Amino acid sequence: MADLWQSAMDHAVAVARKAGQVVGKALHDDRKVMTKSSSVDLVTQTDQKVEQLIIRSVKEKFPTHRFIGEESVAAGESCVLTDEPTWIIDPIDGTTNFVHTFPFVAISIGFSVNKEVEFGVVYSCLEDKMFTARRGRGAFCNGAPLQVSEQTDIKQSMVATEFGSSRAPETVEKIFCSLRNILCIPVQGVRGAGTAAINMCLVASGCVEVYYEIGTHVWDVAAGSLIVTEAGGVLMDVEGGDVDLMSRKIVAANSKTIAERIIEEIAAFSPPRDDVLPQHQ
Ligand SMILES: O=P([O-])([O-])O[C@@H]1[C@@H](O)[C@H](O)[C@@H](O)[C@H](O)[C@@H]1O
Ligand SMILES: [Mg+2]
Ligand SMILES: [Mg+2]
Repeated sequence: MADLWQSAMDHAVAVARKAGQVVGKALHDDRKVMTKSSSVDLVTQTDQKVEQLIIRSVKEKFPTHRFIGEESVAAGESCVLTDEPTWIIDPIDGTTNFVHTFPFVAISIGFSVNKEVEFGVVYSCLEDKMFTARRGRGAFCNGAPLQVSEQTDIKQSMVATEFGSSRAPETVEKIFCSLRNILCIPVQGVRGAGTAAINMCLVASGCVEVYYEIGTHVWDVAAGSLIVTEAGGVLMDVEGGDVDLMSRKIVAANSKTIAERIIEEIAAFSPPRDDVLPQHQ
């Protein structure tokens, strides 16, 4: 049977690497920082330039494909996932890191058909780590196979999460309530790379047992979601049950046991879904 999507994935890897070079060159140059949903939700000209580079390059090769891009959605384009082949793009995942030259910045490209992620590419460009996964064919970092941690004890686990870009008091309270509950299990550590995509790749790599966050967007997690599951991990909603990549809530873990243990401690809330409200709200 013809492998329909290999050429698309090869293109995604090539354009992610090219985008990573643009990001690396701009790291100390791009000082025009703008804001979106809040004063701490940053975007730069490099985010916008990289997204346009990726979309233009893909359109040349796959003119009928659709796109969900973070900065296109911020500019008013729709964020509705159809059955059509769709590229789900975060041109810079970790923009705040990029602005502060904190060295974890990724280009994240997920590819969905019939609302299922067929491949995911996350390029941690300052580390030169290319994380890839094809559905049913495993997950890799620079070609080396990835496998989640075998740790079953939450008290011997490392947890990743982020504070997100909302500073609304009620949201901050929920975030810290979850953090306090989880710290006091106790877990051995809590970390955040500053980018959902790299946090998910750390789960896939076995460095972190579980990552959770409320407030992510589909472009943050689409590619990483497949990298986690193809490395043997699981995805769940923060209240249990199946993950919905448009819901802005995610738990990515090495096992259902660890995921469910963390879910017990999360003070859940539901931000507006990606596919309901314009992203600037
Ligand atoms: O905006 P961006 O750097 O592409 O993506 C970031 C996410 O990767 C992160 O998980 C979240 O906590 C940040 O608020 C921000 O949304
Ligand atoms: Mg992002
Ligand atoms: Mg981004």
